Amino acid sequence: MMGDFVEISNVDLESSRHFLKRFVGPGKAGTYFALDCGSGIGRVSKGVLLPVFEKVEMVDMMEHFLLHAHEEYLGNDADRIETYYCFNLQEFTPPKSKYDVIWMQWVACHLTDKDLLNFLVHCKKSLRPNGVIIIKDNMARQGCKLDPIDSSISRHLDIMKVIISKAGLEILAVEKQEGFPEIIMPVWMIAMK
Ligand SMILES: C[S@@+](CC[C@H](N)C(=O)[O-])C[C@H]1O[C@@H](n2cnc3c(N)ncnc32)[C@H](O)[C@@H]1O
Repeated sequence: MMGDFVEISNVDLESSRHFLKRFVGPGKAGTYFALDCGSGIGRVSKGVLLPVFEKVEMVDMMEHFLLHAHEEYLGNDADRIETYYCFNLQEFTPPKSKYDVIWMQWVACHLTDKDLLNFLVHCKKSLRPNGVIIIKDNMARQGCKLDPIDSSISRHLDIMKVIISKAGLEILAVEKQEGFPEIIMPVWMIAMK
């Protein structure tokens, strides 16, 4: 089971690094500062963001995940985490004009439509010039699907696109995660500005 997760995680991180490359670099988003939303222990920070950005900040509602990231998981890379924010995204307003990239992975599914929309509005204001927001999440094959175990909600890609557009954001690219087992709900990456 754990082996399966490690394998899925590696495939996931590799695709994320590849997707991110399309939006950073000369004439695109800078490589100074990224925000990892719903960061958990920092799997995405470590595998995707810290190799690219000089500084990263993490926000998660679970203090023990952030402590574990700082004290153990990130190792020496923890020196480049400027701030660990222990907040619910519903109550977190990211600082204005600060980030080149804001990454939200497997956390949009924990927010209601209204909270997600509000958070995206704040994120837009929090971007530096040419900055992008990337959402990577499970997307239902049809409509919306509630997971009774963790109360997460998976939305069809079209529903996600409506929320993004209502938040005043423009979609730059959409890409399906390849290489996951068929049994898993489809995962999509959406870049927006
Ligand atoms: C499935 S994990 C994903 C972790 C990480 N993004 C990754 O891809 O490895 C979901 C994370 O989102 C956090 N989370 C869930 N709801 C949240 C909320 N409303 N505000 C902030 N963090 C939240 C959880 O504590 C957990 O760390």
